[in-house]
Amino acid sequence: MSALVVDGLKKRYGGLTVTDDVSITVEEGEIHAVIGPNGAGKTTLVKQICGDVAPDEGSVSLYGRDVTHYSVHRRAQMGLGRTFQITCLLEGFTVLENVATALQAKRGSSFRFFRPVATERALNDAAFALIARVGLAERAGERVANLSHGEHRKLELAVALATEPKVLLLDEPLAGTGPEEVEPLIVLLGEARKSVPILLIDHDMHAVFSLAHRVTVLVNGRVIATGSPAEIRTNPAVLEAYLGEEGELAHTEAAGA
Ligand SMILES: Nc1ncnc2c1ncn2[C@@H]1O[C@H](COP(=O)(O)OP(=O)(O)OP(=O)(O)O)[C@@H](O)[C@H]1O
Repeated sequence: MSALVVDGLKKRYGGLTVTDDVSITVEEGEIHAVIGPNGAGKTTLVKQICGDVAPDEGSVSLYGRDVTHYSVHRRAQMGLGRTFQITCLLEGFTVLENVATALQAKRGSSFRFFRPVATERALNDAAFALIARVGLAERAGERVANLSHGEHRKLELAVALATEPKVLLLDEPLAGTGPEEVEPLIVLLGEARKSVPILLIDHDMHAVFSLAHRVTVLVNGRVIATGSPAEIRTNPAVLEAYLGEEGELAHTEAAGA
């Protein structure tokens, strides 16, 4: 059974059809990337998958369950995790506190049988394990406001993983990161997909083509191609759509997966 099925999503704003019959699946163990030129409809697609925006037509299913009419909150409870294009971390709190808060929100009820001190220790241990997993162990006590862009992205991933998602939606997880921060994040995302399937939207073609098992290309709200990175890299319609905008498309590396 597919982890996520997006079937025929259509969204119009006035006379503009922003997503037009968009269908995508995400399977267990894979990273499926969605790319497209500016204004292609990627953000609107993400919003429909998360429940921020109601589609005019089509459906969204999580592990076989139709969630099209479920709220954002209910989808999250069912295992749709996400990171945001605009960061939503608690800036005044430490790295550890941010992850512990996310864990508590998810597991609150399962910790109620512990005594308070034990609860805190169990939470902090679990939070620290996640922080170590994303490579921020040495920054656990640092306030979020003092983190670099790359560290922010790692922490966002840890917070998303703390919700124990069954599918992870990553909307521009590399946005704003410096060149030296990109490679560790690519490694991290490659590791993360072993425990949770990922739908990845990003403008970084090197990251997309080195991480994704499949790539879907959106142009003017329509899917013009879905395939392996190698197929997409040589697809004439894709190359034409990107001509002059993303010259590096033809020079991206083969998927390392
Ligand atoms: N709420 C809205 N009302 C009207 N038009 C909208 C609305 N949201 C998006 N659009 C339009 O839909 C089109 C697609 O926008 P969207 O942000 O989904 O594209 P995108 O692929 O995410 O672009 P980018 O890569 O630049 O972030 C754009 O022309 C945008 O102006």
